[in-house]
Amino acid sequence: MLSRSLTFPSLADFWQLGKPRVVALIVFCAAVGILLAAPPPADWPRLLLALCGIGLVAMGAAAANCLFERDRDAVMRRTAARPLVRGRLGQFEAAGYAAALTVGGLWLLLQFANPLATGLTLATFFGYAVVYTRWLKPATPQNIVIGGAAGAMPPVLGWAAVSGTIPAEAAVLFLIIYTWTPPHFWALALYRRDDYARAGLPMLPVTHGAAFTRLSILLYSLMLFAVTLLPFVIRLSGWLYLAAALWLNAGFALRAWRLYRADDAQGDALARGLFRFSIAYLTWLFAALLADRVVQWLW
Ligand code: HEM
Ligand SMILES: CC(C)=CCC/C(C)=C/CC/C(C)=C/COP(=O)(O)OP(=O)(O)O
Repeated sequence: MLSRSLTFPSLADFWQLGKPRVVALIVFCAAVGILLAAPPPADWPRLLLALCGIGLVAMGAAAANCLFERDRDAVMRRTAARPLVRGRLGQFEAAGYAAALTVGGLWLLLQFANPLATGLTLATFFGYAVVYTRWLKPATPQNIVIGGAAGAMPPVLGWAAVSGTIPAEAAVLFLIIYTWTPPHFWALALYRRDDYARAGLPMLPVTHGAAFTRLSILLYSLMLFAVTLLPFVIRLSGWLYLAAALWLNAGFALRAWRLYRADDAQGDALARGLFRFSIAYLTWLFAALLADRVVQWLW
């Protein structure tokens, strides 16, 4: 009886299963997609419910990822405390939770958005939880380059929820997150490469070494610099966004350059710094897209 109550899942365990901090940024990027697509006045309650739908499916996808990866998570220090690994949640509870979130989120999208947004969100779920997690991740060091397409979808989903279309502007936002994802992940994979090697996962630093990964990060950061200028080039955004993008990109490129030039001893600390910065970078870049648009509205 005592051990049953000790292993009874808490709300915090379910919450953690859905990777709330990652999903928070995903939801923010989707919200920016919605706000750029929907000049006021708009049907805000409907759009808020559609955004909740995207967030629920994202949490469902994260929970499914934890379920599929529980054996790998058990041998990696970073993930060894996850609820499924510790036995605080059972497989059936996790599967039921992932399914409920996903079905609930898709229902919200169907009710309050449209079939395109619903279908794309389902495809994104499948892309992350199955194609990336089950097929690509254990198979190739390019897992993140291909699987990153799922993570880059949130602004497209937001845009589609508003307009039922995917215009070039939405594709540009996709391209930004798509180009950002490999350096975001490789920075973490660099200082956690022992974890990935132990789990038998072919991440770039494990298969091609730290120096090649540092070079890849630098090249992607330069591509990211170019891609993030596109919103200004296609007149989706104005000078405020451009100034913020230049500033943030200078920070990213400088960190990537320092990491590239570092030796293995300094490399891990710089990689950790770049990983943390990558999250702030994407947050502020999307905040700048929004701020720029609000200024245009008020003008
Ligand atoms: C398939 C693409 C992606 C991969 C492989 C990836 C990989 C990772 C990994 C391994 C972590 C560490 C997680 C942890 O410590 O529990 C992480 C953290 C994070 N990622 Fe990503 N990521 C991807 C896409 C994204 C996207 C699209 C976003 C947001 C738009 C994002 C935002 C974050 C945030 C905010 C964190 C920090 C979480 C925390 O502090 O607990 N990631 N990512
Ligand atoms: C419907 C929708 C918008 C879905 C979004 C898809 C999604 C949740 C993307 C987030 C990517 C993510 C958490 C990667 C973590 O990498 P990992 O799984 O390799 O990391 P781990 O080792 O920490 O599990």
